[in-house]
Amino acid sequence: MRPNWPKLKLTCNCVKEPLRGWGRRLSFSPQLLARAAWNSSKPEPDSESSPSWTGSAIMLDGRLQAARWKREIAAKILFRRTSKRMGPPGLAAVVIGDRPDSLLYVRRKSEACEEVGIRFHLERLPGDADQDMVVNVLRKLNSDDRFHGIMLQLPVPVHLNESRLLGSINPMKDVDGLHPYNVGRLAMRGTWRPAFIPCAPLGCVELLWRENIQIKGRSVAVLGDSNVVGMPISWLLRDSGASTINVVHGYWLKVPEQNNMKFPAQANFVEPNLLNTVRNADIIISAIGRAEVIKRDWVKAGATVIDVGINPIPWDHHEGIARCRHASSRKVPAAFLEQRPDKPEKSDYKVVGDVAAEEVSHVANAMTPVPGGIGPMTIAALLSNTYLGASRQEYL
Ligand SMILES: Nc1nc(=O)c2c([nH]1)NC[C@@H]1CN(c3ccc(C(=O)N[C@@H](CCC(=O)O)C(=O)O)cc3)C=[N+]21
Repeated sequence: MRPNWPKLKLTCNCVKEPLRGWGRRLSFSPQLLARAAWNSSKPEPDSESSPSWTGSAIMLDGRLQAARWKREIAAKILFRRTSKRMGPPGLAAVVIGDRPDSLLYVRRKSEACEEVGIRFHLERLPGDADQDMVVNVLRKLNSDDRFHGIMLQLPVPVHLNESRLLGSINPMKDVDGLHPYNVGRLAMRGTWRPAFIPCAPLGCVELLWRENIQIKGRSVAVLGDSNVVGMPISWLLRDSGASTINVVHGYWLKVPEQNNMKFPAQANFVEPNLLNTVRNADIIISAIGRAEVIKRDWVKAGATVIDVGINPIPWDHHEGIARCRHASSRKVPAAFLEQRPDKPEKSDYKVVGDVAAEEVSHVANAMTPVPGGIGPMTIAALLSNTYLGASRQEYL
C-alpha cells in the first residue's frame, strides 16, 4: 500500500534557481511539520541521573539520549497515525517462566511502548512449557497482522532449545535480530543487510553516535563473545570503520581475587596478552556479566568505556561481588524487584555494571553509568526496531 500523502507542500515560486541553504526549508515535508509540532509541544526531556563517581570522566547519559530517541520515534508514530491513518505499531513479548528480572525488564519495555504509542502484548507461558507449545505461540504471533515485532525474552528455561525457538520467529518480525537470517546478514558484508540489528549493540552505537564519539579509526576491545551483545557489536563496529576490533572470549576472561565457578580448573590470572589488548583499546565495550571486574589498570588513559553489564549485588557488603557469576546461570533473588535507586534502605540488592566505575572514572575520558546507561538505550532500540518493522508493512 502506498502512503496517502497529504496535499501539503509550500514552495517558493518567485525564485527561479534552486534554493540553497536555509532557503530549502521553504518546502516543508509533512514529516518535518509533524516533528516540529511535536517538539515544540513538549519540553526537552530531562534526566535525573548523576554519575556516582568522583573522577573526571564524562558521563554518557543513556537515560537522556534514550528519552530523545523515544521522542523522535513517538513523533514518527504520531505522523503514521494522523496523516497516514494507519494503526499503531505492535510488539508482542513472550516470557517463559517467572524469573523476576525477566518480568522487570518486560515491564520496563511495556511502559516504554505505552510512552511512544506502540501496542504491547505480553504472552506468558509456564516455566515447564514444552518446545511445541512455545513454537505454536510464536507461529500464532507470526501470522497476527497486529504485531510487527515479536520478542522472546532470554534466557529461556534450559529444557528448551533456544536456537530453534529463535529460528521459528518470522525474520521480518524478529525485532531482537537474533534469527539466523538476520545474524548471518549482519555478519556478512555486501549487498544484503539484516532486517533488524540486535537491540543492545544498536543502543551502544546509537549512544556513541549521539554523544559525538567517533568510531572510525579507533581500536576497540569487546569483552565477552555472546550472541546477543559481543559478536553483533563487533560486526557493527567493523561496519562503522573501527581500525582494530578485539573480541575477548568469555572463557579467557579470568579475574584475580574472583572465584571462577564456571571453570574452576583454570589458573586464576589474567593473560598478559589479553590485558595488554584491553589496555591499548581506545574504546572498551564490556558485556561479561560479572560485577565490577574491569579495574583502573585495565583502561588506557582517555579511553571511552561502555558498560553493558547488569549485575545485582548485595547493598551493604561489597565482598558479595566475589560470589556473583554469569547472569544467565544465576538465580536472581526476588528482592531485586523491590530495588529503589532513590531509597536504598528499601532493598538488599543494587545493580552494578562490569566496570568498577569509581576507580575507572579517574582514567577514562567518558563512560556509561549503570543503571542509566545502555539499559535505557536497549529499550529505545527495541522501540525503534518495532517502528521500523511497522513502517515496512506499507511496502509489502
Ligand atoms: N530477547 C531479549 N531481548 C532483550 O533485550 C533482553 C533479553 N532478551 N533478556 C534480558 C536482557 C536484559 N535487558 C535489559 C533491558 C533494559 C534494562 C534497563 O532499562 N535497565 C535500567 C534499570 C532498570 C531498573 O532496574 O529499574 C538501567 O540500566 O538504567 C535492563 C536490561 C534486555 N534484555
